Amino acid sequence: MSDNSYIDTSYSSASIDALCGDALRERIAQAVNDVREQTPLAQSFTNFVTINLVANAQLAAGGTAAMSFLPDDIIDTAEIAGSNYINVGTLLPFYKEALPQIAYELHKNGKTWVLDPVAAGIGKTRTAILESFRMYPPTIVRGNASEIIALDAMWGLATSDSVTSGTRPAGVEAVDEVDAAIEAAQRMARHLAKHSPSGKGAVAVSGAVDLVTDGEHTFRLPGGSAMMTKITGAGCSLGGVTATYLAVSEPLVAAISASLLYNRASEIAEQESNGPGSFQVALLDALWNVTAEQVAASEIIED
Ligand SMILES: Nc1ncnc2c1ncn2[C@@H]1O[C@H](COP(=O)(O)OP(=O)(O)O)[C@@H](O)[C@H]1O
Ligand SMILES: Cc1ncsc1CCOP(=O)(O)O
Ligand SMILES: [Mg+2]
Repeated sequence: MSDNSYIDTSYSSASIDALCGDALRERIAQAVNDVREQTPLAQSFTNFVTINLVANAQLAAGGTAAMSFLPDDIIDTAEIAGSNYINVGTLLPFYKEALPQIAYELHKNGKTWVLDPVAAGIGKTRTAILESFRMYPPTIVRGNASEIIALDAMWGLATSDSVTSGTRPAGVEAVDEVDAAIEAAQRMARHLAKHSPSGKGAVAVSGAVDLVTDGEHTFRLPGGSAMMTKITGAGCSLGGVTATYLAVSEPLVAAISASLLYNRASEIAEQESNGPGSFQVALLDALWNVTAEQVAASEIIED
């Protein structure tokens, strides 16, 4: 870790264009501290496998959680939530109508939300739901490389000579490297920004070295722990915590801050655990204990 003397907790209103080096690190530290001080609510419509880890991770990061699957309940809760999270990991038949309606209402009401396009490319129902988000898109998409490549193709964002091809539909695990998804992620971030009420969006691609982009700036975030692939819900809970950060900061800063928090916390968890069970418990403890200075001092490589 480098020295932390750059940390200035006063709010910086600098735009991302003016952000580099220490200015970005200040915003990251600010986001980590703001979540802990403001305990923002990020509401989730998420899968049944990992719902408990998502809520616990949001609490451990300093936010609060509320899970719901009913459109009118979600639209009402969005009025008191700082941001929202939709994860399409496990689908039920009614989701095909409910999720497009929720995305439309969030868009109409100017609400921010994070999408985790789990298993994008698998199944007609999931494809129909994800395609419906093209016109009313999230503020941030967070997924593994294969999911970002599949969603980019589904939304038809590439020109004919710039198509990114994935290896095959990937289930919930990635079968592509993060680097294979760079152009898809950049295109997608520009699409999100174009449709976002604030004109800002971001895409986070997770893997051994995470990548975050707003379509103009692209950052690689190394580190973390390979043990993250040995528990279910590392990606889903990162999506939930990204929504928690989105409640207090702009999309690019939120996506970078959440990914860095996860990388630092998972490194600590690996040291303190003895296998997947204790790793998951240690990860929650580390999300709680890692300092804003540790997160902000992380290695950040701008492309
Ligand atoms: N090989 C790895 N080394 C370090 N961290 C990893 C590795 N694979 C995944 N991660 C981390 O695990 C978390 C979830 O990412 P990932 O496994 O790509 O998502 P998903 O579970 O959605 O496929 C992220 O914080 C990511 O940085
Ligand atoms: C195993 C599984 N099946 C449907 S959703 C899901 C959880 C995926 O979690 P993550 O993408 O965070 O590993
Ligand atoms: Mg996932």
